[in-house]
Amino acid sequence: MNAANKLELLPAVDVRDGQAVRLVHGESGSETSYGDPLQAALAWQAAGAEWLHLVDLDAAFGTGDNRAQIAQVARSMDIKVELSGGIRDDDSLAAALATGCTRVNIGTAALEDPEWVAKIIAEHGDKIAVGLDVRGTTLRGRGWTRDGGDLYETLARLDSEGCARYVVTDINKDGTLQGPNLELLKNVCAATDRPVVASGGVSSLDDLRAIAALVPEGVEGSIVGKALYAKAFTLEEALAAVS
Ligand SMILES: O=C(O)c1ccccc1N[C@@H]1O[C@H](COP(=O)(O)O)[C@@H](O)[C@H]1O
Repeated sequence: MNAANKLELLPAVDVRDGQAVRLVHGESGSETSYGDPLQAALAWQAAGAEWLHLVDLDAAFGTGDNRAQIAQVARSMDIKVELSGGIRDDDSLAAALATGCTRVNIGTAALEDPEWVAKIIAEHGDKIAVGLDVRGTTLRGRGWTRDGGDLYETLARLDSEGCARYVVTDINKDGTLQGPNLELLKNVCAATDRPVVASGGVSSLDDLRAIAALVPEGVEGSIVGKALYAKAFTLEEALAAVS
């Protein structure tokens, strides 16, 4: 549980082909564009965000990368940054950490290269989070296009290796504004004593309040994407709702 016993909010800036976008179910081609990523990030910071969840979607999909632009955004922030997408080897990890981000979020590599992930967890401690991106209880990697094993088996393995934190995304909910998968969050919290960051489906302030009610069970934060861009509520309202 975090010190303030308060749900942290992480507004998301996902970058594809140089633009801030939102996807539906993480499907390539489902993008809605929201303009310049730096302007989006600065807007969330100005609205009071303490965290930014910053994703290089091209790197996650294997369609190139936005590394220089992502680094510029991360370096321009005064707030904490969680950096994600395409961090799969020493080179991409070094580039990510060199941006000064607070932590990185590892997806595919945790499924395909467990030895490397165990090594970086041992080296970097809580600067490493693992993204558990699931359909049902099956993990998905490589831009969420490939199955990557069982959620709870992988969680047990990562726990034993000392993973500090998990970012749990329900792909079926992501970008849909259909509400978070509270059952999944409760089940993951029951399976691990590490903090969990929720991702996927937030549509309303009541959704955020429902996630905040899981803080005592181990939910530490929530990523908010589509709902903010679609103006379902403002970030100021969201922060007030969970304070
Ligand atoms: O955030 C998305 O919408 C998304 C969609 C499709 C693939 C990935 C997506 N997001 C982030 O990318 C990392 C995984 O990247 P990698 O597998 O390590 O290269 C995942 O944790 C999400 O944060």
